[in-house]
Amino acid sequence: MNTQSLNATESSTIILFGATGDLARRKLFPALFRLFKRGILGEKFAVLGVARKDLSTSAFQQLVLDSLKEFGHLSGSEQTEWDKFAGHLDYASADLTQGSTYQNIKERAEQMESKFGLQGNRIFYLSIAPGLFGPVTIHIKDGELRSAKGWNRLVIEKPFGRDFHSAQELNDTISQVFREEEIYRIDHYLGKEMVQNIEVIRFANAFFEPLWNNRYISNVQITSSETVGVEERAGYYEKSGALRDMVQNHMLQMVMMMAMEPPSRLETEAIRDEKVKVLRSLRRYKQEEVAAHVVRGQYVAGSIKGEQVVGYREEPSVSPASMTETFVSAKLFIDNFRWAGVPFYIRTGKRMPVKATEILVQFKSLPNILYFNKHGNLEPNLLSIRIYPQEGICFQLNAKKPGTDGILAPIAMDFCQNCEAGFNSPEAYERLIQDCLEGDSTFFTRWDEVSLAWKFVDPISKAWADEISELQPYPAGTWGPQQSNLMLQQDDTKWWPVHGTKEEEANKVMVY
Ligand SMILES: NC(=O)C1=CN([C@@H]2O[C@H](COP(=O)(O)OP(=O)(O)OC[C@H]3O[C@@H](n4cnc5c(N)ncnc54)[C@H](OP(=O)(O)O)[C@@H]3O)[C@@H](O)[C@H]2O)C=CC1
Ligand SMILES: O=C1O[C@H](COP(=O)(O)O)[C@@H](O)[C@H](O)[C@H]1O
Repeated sequence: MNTQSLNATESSTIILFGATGDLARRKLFPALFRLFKRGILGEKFAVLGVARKDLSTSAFQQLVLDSLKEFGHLSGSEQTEWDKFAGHLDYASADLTQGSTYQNIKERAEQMESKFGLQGNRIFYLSIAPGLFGPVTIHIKDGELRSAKGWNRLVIEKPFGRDFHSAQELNDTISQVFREEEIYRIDHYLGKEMVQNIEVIRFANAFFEPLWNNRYISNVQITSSETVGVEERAGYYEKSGALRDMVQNHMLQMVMMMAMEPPSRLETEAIRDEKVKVLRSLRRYKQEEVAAHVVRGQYVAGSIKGEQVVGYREEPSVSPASMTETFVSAKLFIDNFRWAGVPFYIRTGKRMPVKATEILVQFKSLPNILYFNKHGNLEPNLLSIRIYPQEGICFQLNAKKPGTDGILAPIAMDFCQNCEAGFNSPEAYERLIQDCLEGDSTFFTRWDEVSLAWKFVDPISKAWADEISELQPYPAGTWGPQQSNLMLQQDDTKWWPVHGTKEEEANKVMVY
């Protein structure tokens, strides 16, 4: 949350399109219930679920209750809270491709507004297939669902297009109905506690900001790894792949947060302006440059935590000749004054050894003159920003190994904020829905961010479609193809181990 926009939550009606879907059940209902328990939703709100399934209000309430139980957000002692929350839920069955259905949605929303004495503020949350984003928005206009009495906000899920042109088309469509400041494009990574903390770590600490540039930083490494495979999402993933699914949005958002200049004020547009400038300076690769800077991989059979798993091409609904990448690593350059010459390495993939998201900053080493470790080197200082599963920061320094003469050992200053029992930071969706209720769009993506991100990604996907660079296999349970490691070795560095992995253990032994 932007600290200068602590607006109170106003009463509102959330019209949730796609209310019987996976995202609604796994993330959105738990987030809404937690906001209710925390008093953020207050007493004056209504949630109108919309989907095709023919459900009564009570059957819909049961669906929400089941999802809270299934995803572990309801304990026995919360029955009273649930009963109160359930009273605010209603459901309208509708085929959203049919314009005639919107009159019913409108009437149901009005009924709830009158029942709860709401002011007519409306959030239209599109948790539906991306192909429906545009048509449904136009129906919202034609069906006069926009409130004339209060504010209107459109929350739109990812993916926002599949390339620059389709994203622009979608944006042109939704802009016929909602102004840019009414549009909340979700990138759930921006709702993560430690992603939001990057700004604070950087701009509220005197010992980081002066060093945060190409004079002192050697490189930045951003990893987002998953152990899961494609699961039941092959239909979507086959058309998307890791580049569109993770790089165009989440990975580039983390790059922006790490690289942006300090905003003039902690205000939404000032922050977004600085993020956009990073994308403007992000070097775009020509097709022939892609192979040298971007590695694409696809998992083959292997083992995850001792369990054998099949390769991507053997997964249900995946083509046996699929060329979809399940792993991407890349070397990015931000050609501006602060970052010239500093590589930002990113990597993301499915079926990797651990589920983790972490950003590591490797500082330049001091002259190797006075002090060495037992291998004759001076270890670089490292700063890790741990986003998942631990939330915290860790700083690696060199210190004298106790009891030895002049031998150095790295020591770690480790702060973990979610290691304390009972600490429970809000989940990304909870935080983002709260921000939307409060009218704070700082941690949502503005159109120019989305469009520039596609402009970076499009030549890469084009090069891959033209098979200019190879798709490299990697066994499930590994850190991706060898080419990913070679890319860093050529630059005299390596992927530093992610926290909690066996590589980290091994690294410690080696260092000492
Ligand atoms: N699931 C996830 O983890 C994530 C999803 N997203 C995005 O969120 C959105 C929703 O995803 P997800 O929940 O997984 O998708 P699902 O396929 O599980 O759900 C789609 C929802 O849309 C409804 N729907 C489909 N067609 C119509 C129609 N013609 N009229 C009315 N309702 C319709 C379905 O209801 P019914 O079947 O009853 O018609 C269902 O409620 C997508 O844009 C996805 O990319 C983003 C990040 C993660
Ligand atoms: O947006 C997406 O993100 C998830 C990973 O999110 P995380 O919060 O669990 O790190 C990824 O699994 C999915 O493919 C992608 O669509």
